[in-house]
Amino acid sequence: MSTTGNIAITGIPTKAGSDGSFPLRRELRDLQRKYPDHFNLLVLALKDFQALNESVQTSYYQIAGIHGLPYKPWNGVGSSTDWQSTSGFGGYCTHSSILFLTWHRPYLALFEQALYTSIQKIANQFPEGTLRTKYVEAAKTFRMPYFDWASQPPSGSSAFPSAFTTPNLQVVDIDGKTKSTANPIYRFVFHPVNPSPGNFPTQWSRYPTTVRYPNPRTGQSQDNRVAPILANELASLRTNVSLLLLSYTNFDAFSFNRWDPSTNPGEFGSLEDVHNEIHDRTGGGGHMSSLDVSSFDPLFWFHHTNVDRLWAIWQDLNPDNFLSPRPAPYSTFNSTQGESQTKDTPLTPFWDKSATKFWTSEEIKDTTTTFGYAYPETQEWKYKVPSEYQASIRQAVTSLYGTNVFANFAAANVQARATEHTQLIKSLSLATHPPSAPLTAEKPLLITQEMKASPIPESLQHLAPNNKYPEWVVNIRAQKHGLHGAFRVIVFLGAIDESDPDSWQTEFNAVGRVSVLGRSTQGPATTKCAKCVTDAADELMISGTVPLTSALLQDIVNENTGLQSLQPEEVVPYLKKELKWKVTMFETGEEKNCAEVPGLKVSVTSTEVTIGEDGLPDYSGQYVVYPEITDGKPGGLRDGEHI
Ligand SMILES: N[C@@H](Cc1ccc(O)cc1)C(=O)O
Ligand SMILES: [Cu+2]
Repeated sequence: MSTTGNIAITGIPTKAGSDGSFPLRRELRDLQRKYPDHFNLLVLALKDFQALNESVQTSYYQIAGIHGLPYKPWNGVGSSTDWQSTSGFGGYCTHSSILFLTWHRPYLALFEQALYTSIQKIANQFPEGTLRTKYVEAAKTFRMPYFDWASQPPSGSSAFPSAFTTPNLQVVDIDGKTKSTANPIYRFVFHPVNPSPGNFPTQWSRYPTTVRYPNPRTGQSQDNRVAPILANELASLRTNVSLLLLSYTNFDAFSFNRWDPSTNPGEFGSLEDVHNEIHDRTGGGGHMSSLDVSSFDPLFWFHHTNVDRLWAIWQDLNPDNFLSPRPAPYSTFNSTQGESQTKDTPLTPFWDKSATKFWTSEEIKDTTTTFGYAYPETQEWKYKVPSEYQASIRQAVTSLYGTNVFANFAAANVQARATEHTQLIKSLSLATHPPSAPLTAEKPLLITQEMKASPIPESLQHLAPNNKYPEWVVNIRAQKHGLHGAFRVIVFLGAIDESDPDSWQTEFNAVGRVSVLGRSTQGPATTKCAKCVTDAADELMISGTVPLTSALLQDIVNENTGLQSLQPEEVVPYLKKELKWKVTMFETGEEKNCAEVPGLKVSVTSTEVTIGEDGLPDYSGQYVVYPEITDGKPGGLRDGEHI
């Protein structure tokens, strides 16, 4: 890749195979287990990429630096003085904007193409002969893997893949010898941390490497804290992802977390909201928790590739729905606050293939193959007609994130689902198209017993008479920068240790959270991010959701609670008694009084879901709001109020 002049964002230039196929971005665990050569290349190449001089435009450091800090123009786009003024146009961030998803697609393509330069270099450094041939061949189909944080981890394994937490990995090095090497997926080692003075404030320059859950005294990364925290709210997160993919049909609602008074009760969630909580739960006050520096943690790239994948899946289910023009919530290098932001707004600083103009949302909406990749679920070329393709996506989504809340619950608890999700997808797609499975020649796997049986496990059928049940969801709204920093609203069902905020993230009774990536807009720590400053002035409101049904099921199965059904007659009084929420700050873990959180509103809704013969849920029902559940609690929606 040329590193002078306008850098064209091409992804990995790829011609479709004779059957129309493109190489797949695969799940990280899947890659590690089933594609060891690709994984080996990933480790060696990411190391090489991370080691590039930090002053090189296409170095890991510089590309990571586009997202937030150091708020400097990249590739000459924007003036070098803009970022320095709090009322100026600092950084390129697009969070809480309709451009959130689309902006990150060319961003990831840039990362992937830069990484790919190292992949090719490394592959060609192996000794000539079988080894080189093997790795050069593997390099052709190498694409950036994703971390699917919402799928059920294979039984017995951790919710946070070991590739993220192992300091050293065994690799076949370019001399053909197997050795242990520092794992570049685990963390990025700055070299140095402040290449030009003032790139990072001391809050971040104190860390020589990226960290997760840093010990507040020593700054030491505590990666072992991530897995239990990811596992604890997984059931609710899985429902959230299913709901987003299968029930949201409007791009604006699906994509970003900005709330406005017309937001309907069934659309408080968004992919951005779910994405935020992963930043929160994996960061623990370290790099991932802060949009300013999150992209320096290698995890960011695997996380965002998954976000891109979930969008690709949704977009192919809703090909005719895309972003509607909205007034820009802030000024950028190219647009002024209040001006219409549309699908044609330039996604700076990402030059398109001509390197003379910027990519726009419209140009990258329908296709990931423009950038040379597809996902396991989006192999459109395998299907003759769109309806067949969409049916396969729905099947894949439900088998990954819960055929329905009951089956999901049973699978998670009894570990009945022994077959891993990627195998399921493969079996489903191969089953539809046996002769033309082009990319891998593996044998189709049988669909598990569980999937063939009735969609609802027998022991739970009484909870969904006629295959209908109410899905319960907590809606949360708050002022994004209202606490001058990032905070989370954690929702609990049942008793907790009220006196110990540190324990809340691992309380069994924690159901889920909405993470709010607010920033400081007052005092010495004032953010330089211009968008954040304008958002604060506008009292930008964001929203998010915490699905409750999986936790209610837990409580039904746990007979001590007295709850016996999902119907409102029982659930409403139960929630009135047992539902609570708490607000804590990311950085300090300190609790905030809910009554004092600007704009906080919590409400409970339900919608009737029907599970069809095919096992797929129909979420087309209306949402009912129950103000009586939250009335009287700090921040709760009151009777007679609407938000
Ligand atoms: N934390 C639980 C979810 C839950 C929360 C509250 C409950 O009352 C019950 C279950 C889990 O791991 O799945
Ligand atoms: Cu982001």
